[in-house]
Amino acid sequence: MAESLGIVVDDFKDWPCQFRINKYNFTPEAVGSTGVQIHTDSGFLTILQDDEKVGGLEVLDSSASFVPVPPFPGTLLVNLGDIARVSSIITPTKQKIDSALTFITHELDHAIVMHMQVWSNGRFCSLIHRVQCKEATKRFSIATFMLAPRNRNVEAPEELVNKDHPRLYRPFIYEDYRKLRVSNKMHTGEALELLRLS
Ligand SMILES: O=C(O)CCC(=O)C(=O)O
Ligand SMILES: [Fe+2]
Repeated sequence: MAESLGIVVDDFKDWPCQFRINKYNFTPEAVGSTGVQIHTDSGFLTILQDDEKVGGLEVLDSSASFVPVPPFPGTLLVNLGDIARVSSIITPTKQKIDSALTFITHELDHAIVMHMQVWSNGRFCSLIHRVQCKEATKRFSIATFMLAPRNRNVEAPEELVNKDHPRLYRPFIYEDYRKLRVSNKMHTGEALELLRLS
């Protein structure tokens, strides 16, 4: 993604990843309710190995409707979180986005890239999603979250800031951003507005 935006210096070596296995014990009473509340992932990028048999993941499309992502064995899902929005503050051309997505799909065999919001407003954007309980059974998903730089500010690289594309967000420490999301109960990226430069 960085290469497709013309960035060659950032090696992402100090960007930690977090690995998590989600286990849902869906009871008969839970059917129809929400298993994971509506949220965006707070980090940069998530690679998800979703349950191959039990559905439930839903993503918000550009018309604000939730669209189910049915089980798709042998497939990894990749979605962008809030940090992707901050780091790539330029308005990339469709071609640039295309090449970023092609890059990801080439790197990951059998990857689906969930990117409705990228297309909808012309810049990288985090994806709003949730997990609904569809049936009384166990459901597993395995997620790797690429978060944000450790011990330094999250900020758009200089290459992406210029007269036509002024810096949109004040530099911040990722952990502070996480706390801001939690303390304000802002789970879908709204907390970024609190960090927006006027
Ligand atoms: O279990 C899933 O399908 C998605 C889980 C998720 O959105 C998350 O862990 O952030
Ligand atoms: Fe998520």
